[in-house]
Amino acid sequence: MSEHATLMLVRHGQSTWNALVRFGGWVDVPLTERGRDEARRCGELLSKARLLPDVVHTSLLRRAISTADLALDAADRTWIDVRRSWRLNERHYGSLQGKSKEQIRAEFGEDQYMRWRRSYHAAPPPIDLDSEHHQSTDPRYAELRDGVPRTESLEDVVARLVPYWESAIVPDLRAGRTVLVVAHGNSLRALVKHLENLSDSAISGVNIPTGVPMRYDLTEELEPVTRGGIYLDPEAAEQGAAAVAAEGRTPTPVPADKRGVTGGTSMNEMI
Ligand SMILES: O=C(O)[C@@H](CO)OP(=O)(O)O
Repeated sequence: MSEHATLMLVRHGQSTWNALVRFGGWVDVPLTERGRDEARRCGELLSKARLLPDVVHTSLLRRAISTADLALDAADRTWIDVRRSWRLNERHYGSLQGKSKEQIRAEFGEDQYMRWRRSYHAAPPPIDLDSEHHQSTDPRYAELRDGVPRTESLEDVVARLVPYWESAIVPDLRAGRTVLVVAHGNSLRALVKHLENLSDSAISGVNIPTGVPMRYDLTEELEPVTRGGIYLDPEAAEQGAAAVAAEGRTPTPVPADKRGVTGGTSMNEMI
C-alpha cells in the first residue's frame, strides 16, 4: 500500500430533476445530456490526473450508475470491479420527492425549506404509499422488506451508509486500491461528515457539485490528509456548489420543449 490510501468521490452528473430543480431522493431519474457530458469529463479528469480507480462503488440509482459507466469509459477503466448498494443512495426525501424546490420554498417559507434540505436531524413528512414516487414495492430493494425508507434525515443516511463504508469501502482502501465512489449530494455529504468528523451544524454548509471528482488522500487511520478534500476542477466545483446552495431561490428553468408555452430558460442552459 502506498503511503496514503486514495479515495475519489463523485456526485452523479446533472439529472433531469436537477435540471427542473425538483427533489429527487430515491426516484430513479436519468441524466440529462449535460449530465452525460459532466460524467465523461469526470473520467477525463481522472485520467489526466493519473487517478485511475481499481474499484468503483455506486448506489442503485441510474444517475449514479450511468455517471460511473461514462466516466470509466472515458478513463479506459470499464473493466474494473463494481460494487453497488442502496446504502449509497440519495437521501429519501419523503413526501417532497418529485416536488419543485421553488414551490416548496414558496409554500413553507425559507426556514422550513432549509430545515428539510440541510438540517442534520430533520426529515420531511413520510411519503404516502399512494404516491407514484414511493419505492416500497421496487424489486431492487426487496432485501429491505418492510424497511424501505419513506423519508430520511441526513442523520439516518449516516446511520445506513457507515456500515457500508466500514464493510465494503474500507477493505478496498486497506488493500491499497484506488477507490471511486459515485453517489449523490446527500449520501456524499453523509460520507464527508463521517470522514471529516464534522459537527451537525458544519455539514449544513457543505454542498456537493454534480460531476466533479474530489480526491481524498487518507492516513493510516483513514483520516483526510487535506480537510475538505481536493476537487480536480476547483473552479467548476465552486460554481456547481454555489448553484446547489441557491436551488429553489431562483425561478425554476423551463424545459426547451415547453418554452413556447411559458417562456424561460432551457434545461441545458441552466446553472
Ligand atoms: O433532490 C435531491 O435529492 C437532492 C440532491 O439533488 O437535493 P438537495 O440538494 O436539495 O438536498
